[in-house]
Amino acid sequence: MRYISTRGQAPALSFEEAMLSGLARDGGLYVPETIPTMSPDDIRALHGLSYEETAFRVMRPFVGDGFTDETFGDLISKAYAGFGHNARAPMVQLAPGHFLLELFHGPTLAFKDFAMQLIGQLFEEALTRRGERVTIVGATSGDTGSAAIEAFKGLDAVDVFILFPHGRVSEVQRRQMTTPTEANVHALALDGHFDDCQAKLKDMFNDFAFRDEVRLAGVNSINWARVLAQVVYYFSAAVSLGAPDRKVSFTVPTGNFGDIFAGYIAKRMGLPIDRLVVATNQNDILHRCLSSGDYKTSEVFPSISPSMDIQVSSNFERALFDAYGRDGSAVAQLMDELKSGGGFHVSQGALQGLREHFESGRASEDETLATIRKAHDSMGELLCPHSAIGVKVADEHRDPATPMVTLATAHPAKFPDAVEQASGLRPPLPERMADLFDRPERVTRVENDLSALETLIRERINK
Ligand SMILES: Cc1ncc(COP(=O)(O)O)c(C=O)c1O
Ligand SMILES: N[C@@H](CCOP(=O)(O)O)C(=O)O
Repeated sequence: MRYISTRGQAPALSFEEAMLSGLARDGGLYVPETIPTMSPDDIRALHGLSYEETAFRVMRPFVGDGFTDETFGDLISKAYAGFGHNARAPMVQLAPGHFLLELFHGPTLAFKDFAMQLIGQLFEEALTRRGERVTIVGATSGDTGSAAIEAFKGLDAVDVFILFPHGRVSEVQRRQMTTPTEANVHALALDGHFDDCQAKLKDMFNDFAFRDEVRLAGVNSINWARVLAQVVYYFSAAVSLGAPDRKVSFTVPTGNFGDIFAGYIAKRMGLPIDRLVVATNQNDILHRCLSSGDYKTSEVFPSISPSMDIQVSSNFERALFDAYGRDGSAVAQLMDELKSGGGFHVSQGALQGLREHFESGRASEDETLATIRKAHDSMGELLCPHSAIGVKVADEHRDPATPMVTLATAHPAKFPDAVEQASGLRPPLPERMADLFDRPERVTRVENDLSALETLIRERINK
């Protein structure tokens, strides 16, 4: 299995090389050259398997021979051993035909743990075997950063630097990033918003001298391995609802488009997915684009669902690549227009291609709060604000003939203020992190300046 860049100019890489590189050297994102498929019988055979066994069968064809079957299976087992629920991704029924897929039972209480716990294991195995070390830099609106720090803290072959927008993450998210004591993790609070953090990260990847000097690696969903690990729970959920003999739809709270793109890959692999619904908050560039064809960035408005306060949605590039017939030069041109003019227009043919797979909707702040309140009062379910956006949009897109699964992307206790405002209840943190607010914090304030950031990273890794 080879991986090619969405901009068509970077060399094709193996799974392991693509995982360790993050962003392609032409600025694009790696995608598989071909998508392996699973037949209805292959999917039927997933019935009754554990999450780990399902993960092995779904991901194995993408991984190539860098990892043996035995090693890959062991790493999957280790990755999910620390989850707080035996099913790993359990489902609860919200209403007839509407299910909530709980993706928040991992160590940092958000769906990011599904991929991050696994790639922590994959990185460690690959780097030890190669005798290499890397510098991971990540950009976060709160959850990727905490999951990355949890997965990579204390590893010998890795330094991890996480850029988060100062004052724009929840207190639980911030403390999850700033309280670990391991010397190889560095929480950096940047003056700006998430898109600024992500732009600086991409600038570092495009500064080849710096990239090669520090051996830069990325664990945002620009890294294909992140997307791959997230494909698995679409299979586990759909199979438990009757796939391949029954179609299933999914609604996904969306920001950087990584999670829903994983659903699209599951569909391309043969999982009978009817609708994939993008649910956004008031930062609704994706909903506007799927409605009108215009991808136009605007101001990022802070919301009660801060993890989705995103305007430049990285993985949308992967969807555009397919919608433009895998024409890397067309994608490169759109991305140039985005950089120079703040937006682009999707051609009619490509928009039609996108709409064949994706529908969309948005929830305002008031609608999000009302949904949290309603889910609590009528169903006894406490939702985080991101998941509430999914539930609200799913309700508008449901078709009674097809089960709808809404992805619950974070635990309500990560966003207690919004949940309390809506429901009157302040959700407690799980016992294992009950002392989070007593631990000392360690964080560095940084300017939104590439050269200052690169200097800081160089100094820290050379200490
Ligand atoms: C809790 C939560 N929900 C939803 C999202 C959006 O996911 P994606 O960026 O993959 O679209 C994020 C951030 O990525 C998140 O942290
Ligand atoms: N919501 C994310 C933003 C980064 O997304 P990623 O999936 O590309 O890592 C976060 O919580 O950091």
